[in-house]
Amino acid sequence: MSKYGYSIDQLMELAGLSVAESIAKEYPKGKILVCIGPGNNGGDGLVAARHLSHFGYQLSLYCPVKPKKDLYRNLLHQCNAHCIQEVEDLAVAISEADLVVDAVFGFSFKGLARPPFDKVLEAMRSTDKPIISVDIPSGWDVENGDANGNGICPDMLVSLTAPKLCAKGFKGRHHYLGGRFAPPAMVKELGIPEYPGTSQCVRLEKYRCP
Ligand SMILES: NC(=O)C1=CN([C@@H]2O[C@H](COP(=O)(O)OP(=O)(O)OC[C@H]3O[C@@H](n4cnc5c(N)ncnc54)[C@H](OP(=O)(O)O)[C@@H]3O)[C@@H](O)[C@H]2O)[C@@H](O)CC1
Ligand SMILES: [K+]
Repeated sequence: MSKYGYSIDQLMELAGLSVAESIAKEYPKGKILVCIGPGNNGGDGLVAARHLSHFGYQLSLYCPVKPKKDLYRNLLHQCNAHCIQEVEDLAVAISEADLVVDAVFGFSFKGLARPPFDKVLEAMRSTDKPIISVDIPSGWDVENGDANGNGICPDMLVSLTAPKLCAKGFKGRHHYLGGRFAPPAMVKELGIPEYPGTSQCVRLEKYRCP
């Protein structure tokens, strides 16, 4: 997207907002735990947490690794200012949550999850709480999907900009598209569906991939 002059902060804000709006369309108000990874997928999760708190959900964050980048630090600072609690015990936090947001890894994930994220994926795999994955179910390869069988199986997937090839393997109940920032040339090239009215997200009834 940088060729269109967008900054990562701009894209992340819209991406995270679209994740929050997608969740609000499908799940009633309750407790949401957001698991945050070390890259921009984690940044999307921090933005989504802040918007979800504005929407009236009760948020908590699990951030096992905290990058030193200004973007990440500022987003975490904003979540703290919104009284979003950080939790240390993942198992307890999952047991107390109604929903778990997977903002651990996105399209740059490769291979098998290294510690400490191996345990995070394991915990998300073994819960029966609904999981909402941001852009890519964590542990999946962007093109080959859950090739290793170590990825998670979300109830909702919010693809950003356009669904990635791996979305073909998504078996959950709700598939949304968010990140409403593609200019017309890109919309045409990728066959991005129309968003309704002022919405930041659109429900996909069947798989669409450029
Ligand atoms: N249009 C766009 O571009 C937009 C993109 N957006 C979002 O950005 C996401 C992509 O973000 P991203 O590129 O920062 O990568 P992401 O997947 O979050 O993780 C990278 C981190 O994971 C690590 N890591 C990798 N493999 C690992 C392993 N096996 N085990 C452990 N760690 C591993 C890797 O560490 P490294 O291997 O480099 O040391 C690095 O720290 C994208 O999916 C979408 O959500 C939106 O914000 C806005 C618009
Ligand atoms: K994810």
